[in-house]
Amino acid sequence: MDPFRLTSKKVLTLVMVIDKEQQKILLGYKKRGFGAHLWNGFGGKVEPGETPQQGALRELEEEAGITAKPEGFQKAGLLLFLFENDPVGLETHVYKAYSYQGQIRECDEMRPQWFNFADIPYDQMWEDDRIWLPILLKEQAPFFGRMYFKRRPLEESVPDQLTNLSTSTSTTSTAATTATTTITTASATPVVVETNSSTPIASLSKTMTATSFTPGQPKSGPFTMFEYHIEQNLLAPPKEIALDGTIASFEN
Ligand SMILES: Nc1ncnc2c1[nH]c(=O)n2[C@H]1C[C@H](O)[C@@H](COP(=O)(O)OP(=O)(O)OP(=O)(O)O)O1
Repeated sequence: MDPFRLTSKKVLTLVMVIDKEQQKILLGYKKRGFGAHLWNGFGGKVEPGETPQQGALRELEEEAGITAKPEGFQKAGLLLFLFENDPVGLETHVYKAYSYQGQIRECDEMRPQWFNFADIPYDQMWEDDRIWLPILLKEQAPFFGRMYFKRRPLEESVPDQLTNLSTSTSTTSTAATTATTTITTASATPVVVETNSSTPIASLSKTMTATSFTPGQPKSGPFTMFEYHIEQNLLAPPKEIALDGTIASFEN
């Protein structure tokens, strides 16, 4: 049976606060709970009766003390996190906030800090962030991603170097004229995904398989990402993910 088969999903949000002028991003150090000890954007579970956007704005206020201004608040993409032998996927709505009001402050869950784009601590973030965050920072059109996580063995031996990494890339674009992809996973260097297309819809699909891990890899709790799929340059942000892992609908 498919260990990544979903029967339900939880809806979550993630807000990346960006200072375009200074080329900085506000991240929060998560002090407790899921993803503890990693830097991440601000977000959490969408509550009953809330839209994802309302949930995102609420979580940003709770976790960073600030209110995103509507004119600078945009949906950047949609991500599905799948975990081996767990039938519940995490449908995560990702937003960009380019302006805000209020005073940034720490809370019991998150410690906010600004980072230069060049100094983003990818090695202390969820592993998937290095796939999609560069796309978001380049202000490219909306993206969609599926990230597959396996439970990390408790007593895993950690080799000095990445020894067994295989990568395969396939371009599934219907209309892309050119597409270039660089995948760098053996160091803390962010994965760079570039699609150079003259047409509005391009979909770049990649599969990565890692069978050993380096000390430099992120400390994303007991999980490690072993495969992902990303589509970018979408015409509109995806709104909902079907249980088969595909985009069910787009925002208007
Ligand atoms: N893999 C990955 N990459 C990037 N970001 C995330 C993940 N997995 C995730 O869950 N996340 C993000 C999505 C959310 O913003 C948070 C998790 O939210 P969580 O802390 O569980 O939700 P809250 O509602 O704040 O939790 P409680 O306060 O109820 O414990 O991480």
